[in-house]
Amino acid sequence: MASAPPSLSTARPPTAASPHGDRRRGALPPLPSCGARPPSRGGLRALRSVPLRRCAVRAALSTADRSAAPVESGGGKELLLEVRDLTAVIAETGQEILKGVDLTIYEGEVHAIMGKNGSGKSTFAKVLVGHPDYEVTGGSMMFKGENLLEMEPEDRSLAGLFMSFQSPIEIPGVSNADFLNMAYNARRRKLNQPELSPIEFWAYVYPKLDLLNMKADFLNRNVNEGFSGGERKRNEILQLAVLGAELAILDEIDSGLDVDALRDVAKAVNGLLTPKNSVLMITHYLRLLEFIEPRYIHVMENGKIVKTGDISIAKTLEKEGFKGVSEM
Ligand SMILES: Nc1ncnc2c1ncn2[C@@H]1O[C@H](COP(=O)(O)OP(=O)(O)OP(=O)(O)O)[C@@H](O)[C@H]1O
Repeated sequence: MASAPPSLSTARPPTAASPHGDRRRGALPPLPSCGARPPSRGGLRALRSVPLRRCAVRAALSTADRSAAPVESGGGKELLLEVRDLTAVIAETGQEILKGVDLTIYEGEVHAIMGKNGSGKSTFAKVLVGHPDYEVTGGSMMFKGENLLEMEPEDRSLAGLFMSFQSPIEIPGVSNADFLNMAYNARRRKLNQPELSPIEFWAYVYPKLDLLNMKADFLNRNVNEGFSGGERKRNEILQLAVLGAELAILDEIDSGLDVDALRDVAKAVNGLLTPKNSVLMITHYLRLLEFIEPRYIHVMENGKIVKTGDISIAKTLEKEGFKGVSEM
């Protein structure tokens, strides 16, 4: 059962973007300091980066040739994410990984990014949610009209950006229920909604377990501790179901899932889709895209999105490999 939320003056809750848990029962976990910033490269004063590895993070139209006509989108819908000419380096080495990414996502849209190993897909996702391993060196990224570059990772999460990681981390000593309850209440506070008591939270989360075919004892286990690969992936989607993000970035949620688990996870994600929220999936396989049908598929190559189209891109890729869709 989740513990009562302690005073916020002494501790901050974990969020989907910052899943740190306090090892003390009954107390909210203090987040590691995420404040220090390295000198920015390229003199971009507005850019923020969070250099501490411990501060683990949780949070289109794209063409290589910006003169090419973008795919029509929007149709009166709100713009959710707008990324323009985004460049980013590995903070430690300065190696450039993102080399001018453009992506536009409107509310209610499902997008997928495909691309060769090492092309920069996960880096892009992690940069969006503010991962400390990377430093943005140019371009812009706006989420619901707010400048993501000026927001700490936990603020991005509270604003409605969610990322499921390829390898979700364990949080020893923090139960799933406590973690989810605290993260959810943090989001409710952000939305000016009253917090849920542990009992109210239990009633809220219980039906979501069903959605994912998860047993209730998952809530009492420590976050991801001893979970199989597939269980971790389900648990990530449970977090998403609880937190209800406006933009969910799902990095290879299909990897390591057996066919039933994939169906459960896809069903849950589809069940969460509304005309107001969006999904950005990263995947190598058509199989996932047949379950969660994207409106747009983007191909990333060498740190930028080089092609955007519909599901036929994934079909070509499956049949012909990357030579069939490569622009280089
Ligand atoms: N923290 C890091 N330290 C060193 N190299 C990194 C780091 N993050 C990314 N890279 C390198 O950046 C490149 C892009 O990595 P990324 O994980 O974004 O690729 P990807 O397209 O997601 O690949 P995959 O399909 O294999 O998951 C790779 O060459 C990777 O080794």
